[in-house]
Amino acid sequence: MSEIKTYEEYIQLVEEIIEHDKRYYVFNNPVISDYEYDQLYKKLEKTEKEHPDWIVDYSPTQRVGHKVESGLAVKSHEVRMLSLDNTYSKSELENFITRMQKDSSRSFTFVLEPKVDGAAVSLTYEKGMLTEAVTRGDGYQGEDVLHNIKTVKTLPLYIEHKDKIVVRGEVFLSKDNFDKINKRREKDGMPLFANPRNAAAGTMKLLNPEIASERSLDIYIYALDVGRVNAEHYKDLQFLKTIGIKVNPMIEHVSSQDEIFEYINLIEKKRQKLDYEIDGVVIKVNEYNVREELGSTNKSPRWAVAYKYPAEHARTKLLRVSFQVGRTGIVTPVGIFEPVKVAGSTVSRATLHNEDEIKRLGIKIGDNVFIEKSGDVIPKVTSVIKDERKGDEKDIKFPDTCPVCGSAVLKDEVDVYYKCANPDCPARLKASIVHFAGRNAMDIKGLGEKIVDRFVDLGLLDSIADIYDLKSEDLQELEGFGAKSAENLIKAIAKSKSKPFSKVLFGLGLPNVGVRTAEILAEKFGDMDTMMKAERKDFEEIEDIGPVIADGLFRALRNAKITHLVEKLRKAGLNFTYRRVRESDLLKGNTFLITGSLSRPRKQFEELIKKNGGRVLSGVSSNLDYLICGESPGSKLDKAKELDINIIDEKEFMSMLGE
Ligand SMILES: NC(=O)c1ccc[n+]([C@@H]2O[C@H](COP(=O)([O-])OP(=O)(O)OC[C@H]3O[C@@H](n4cnc5c(N)ncnc54)[C@H](O)[C@@H]3O)[C@@H](O)[C@H]2O)c1
Ligand SMILES: [Zn+2]
Repeated sequence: MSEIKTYEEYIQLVEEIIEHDKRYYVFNNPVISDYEYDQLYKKLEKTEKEHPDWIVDYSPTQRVGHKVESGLAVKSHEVRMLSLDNTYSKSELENFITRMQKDSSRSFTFVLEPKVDGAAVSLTYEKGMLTEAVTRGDGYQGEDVLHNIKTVKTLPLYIEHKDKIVVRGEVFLSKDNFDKINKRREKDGMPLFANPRNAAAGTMKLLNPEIASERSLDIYIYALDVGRVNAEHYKDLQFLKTIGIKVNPMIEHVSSQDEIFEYINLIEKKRQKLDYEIDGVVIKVNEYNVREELGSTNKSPRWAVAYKYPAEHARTKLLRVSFQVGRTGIVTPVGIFEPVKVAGSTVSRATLHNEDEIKRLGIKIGDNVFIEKSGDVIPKVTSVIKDERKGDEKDIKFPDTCPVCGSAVLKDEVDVYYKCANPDCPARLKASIVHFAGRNAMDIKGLGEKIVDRFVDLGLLDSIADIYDLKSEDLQELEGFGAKSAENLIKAIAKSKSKPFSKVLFGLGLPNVGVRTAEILAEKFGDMDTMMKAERKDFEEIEDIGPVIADGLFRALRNAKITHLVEKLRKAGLNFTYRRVRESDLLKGNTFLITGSLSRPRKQFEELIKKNGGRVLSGVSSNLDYLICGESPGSKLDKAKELDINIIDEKEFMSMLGE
């Protein structure tokens, strides 16, 4: 899209950006790069400046983030959580700083902070206890993610500071962890996270804290919003450190523009060596009274700005294309390039997605191309250097036959995909067994890709259910398989039988059913039989499941292959019923007491507390951490109020358990 000339074009741009916002903030699955997004956004800002009378109140410039839609409990922010103005240009940054200086009546200093690429969260400590963790959401209200935040090992659940404080920080994943998560997702045939930020945001919003715990989220706190102890931001950060809260060690306090630019250059050099991803530097006014004077817009403070580092490009050559067959039989073209260094790592492979993408790029084998990689984002081909062609470049042709089983490859007209026509293609079987045994599903240690390959080729596994018929004696006869490793594998397989229904459901590999959807489905239907008997509309009613996904699920559950598989797995003793009660350490170290009537007998809640590591006290005392308050509470409530004990309702309590 070029220059915006009409109101219609303006509205179109607004809607385009809203669509990207939704993909980014709600589904954590953007389709364009941040750079491309920021260019569209700048165009919108420019248009609105030229035509202020056009501005609609739902324009992305008028609000932060996106409305909360995840199914987690919603909580309000005491201090609004804003976004940041950003720029990729040093001269624009200079202008921004000059404007701040002009608009304030006092002189001021700057705090410089790495812009860690993760997701923002607001944390509340009361009487030293971590009591709330809420995502940014739309700035006014966010999602309650305390259950996952409690898995962050570097975050104290308790501090030696009894006044209430609200701090804000960035939850992130290390580069290593991000890579691991995506490698696993690739193996499981799940869509990859585009960047560490989307992965961190997605992880924070999971219902089940076990997965978050496995992914090892980390956090840096960068603001003290309530309960300030100094008149300056930098001093407050130092204070937070003294009470055990993790603040980024690279944050600096400076007073001149030169120092700002030095810092930007310095951090750019350090960037690749850091074990987490950053996408820029945040420049903030240090003195709170100057911040107040400068104020903020609907969307971002006027006293802070982010300078963003541009994505890195590199030139390379497409050597050949290999075709991979996944769990659903879809044949995916993967470009093999001359190895090239970009954004700190060597790139030699990048997915070309599908035929449409190949057409869009006009790419041929032998072409010189530019690939883009911004930090840990999956590399992608951005353009083809067509005027360097010599004439011997070759068109990319999808194979007529499956590279694995030799069956015909057919084009699916609806989905622009090529698929191996053989429903029993060993590539599909192998990929689905690997998925089933994967970490997020049945987590069978020792049943990885290599072993599955071998077992399928040897005829030991003909279907997922055959896993449960494997015998130690059969395995011991295999080359390189000692008695010990055979025993271990058999044990791991037996152990997997106790995995909850949602994991089994995810393992089945139903179309579009990721970890999260599996949890939602398990909870909603309660057991497999009810789900298999459900109507199309029952699926459509579920939030996050559109009519297309609903239809796919409905049909898959009537597929004889799936019903047979479920029968066999049921015989093997797998779980096909949802159990609400989970056992965990989530409440460890916390004490509770109940007053008033709750939705279920008090006994059940007391059991829940104990099962999850908490303790039930016999009366209100200063040792009490939480009073769970139901309908028509007794005198305990008054006493708890007197002692300033945390009073929560049933819903808040359940959300502590990740429900
Ligand atoms: N690719 C897409 O489709 C798409 C869609 C929407 C948004 N986006 C990206 O997201 C951006 C907008 O997101 P945003 O509103 O979160 O803004 P932002 O990411 O540009 O800046 C604000 C955020 O920076 C983070 N941050 C990290 N370190 C910080 C620090 N030291 N101090 C303060 N904040 C710090 C916080 O999470 C804060 O919420 C866009 O500019 C674009 O790059 C991309
Ligand atoms: Zn095949």
